[in-house]
Amino acid sequence: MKTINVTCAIIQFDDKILAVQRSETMKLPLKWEFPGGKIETGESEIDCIKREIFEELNIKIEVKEKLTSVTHQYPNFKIKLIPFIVEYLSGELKLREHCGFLLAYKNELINLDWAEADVPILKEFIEL
Ligand SMILES: Nc1nc2c([nH]c(=O)n2[C@@H]2O[C@H](COP(=O)(O)OP(=O)(O)OP(=O)(O)O)[C@@H](O)[C@H]2O)c(=O)[nH]1
Repeated sequence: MKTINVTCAIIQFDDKILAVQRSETMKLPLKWEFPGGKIETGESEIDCIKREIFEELNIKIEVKEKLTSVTHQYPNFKIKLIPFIVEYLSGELKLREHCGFLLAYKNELINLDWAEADVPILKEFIEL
């Protein structure tokens, strides 16, 4: 099965982190995730995460650090999830695709119902 390359962003707003909830009509309905999306042909990982965050959330970010990528097999598809720690730069947050969001302290994030591929990323981030 083909692996889909997906970037995602752990966005820091001061000392809080943004988590977003997938809507009922998306794949993995109502799961929590870090915003992001699929890398387009010829696009760099950094360009992808900046584009996706602007498209989904209407904000500009600065990329700070890359964490360890996770390859995960879901029942119907396989993804390589490439995480970045980023900082909010500018713009008014608008949810264009997701049904909800939460700004939480690092240690509160683990209590959400995350997409499975995100769990190792979350653990790495919490231990930083
Ligand atoms: N953006 C994002 N996607 C994730 C995360 N974790 C995770 O398993 N995914 C999966 O990776 C894929 C990302 O694709 P996407 O968000 O661009 O596209 P989608 O499936 O909503 O749209 P599509 O219906 O056009 O395929 C989704 O299938 C999503 O379920 C995450 O933290 N962020």
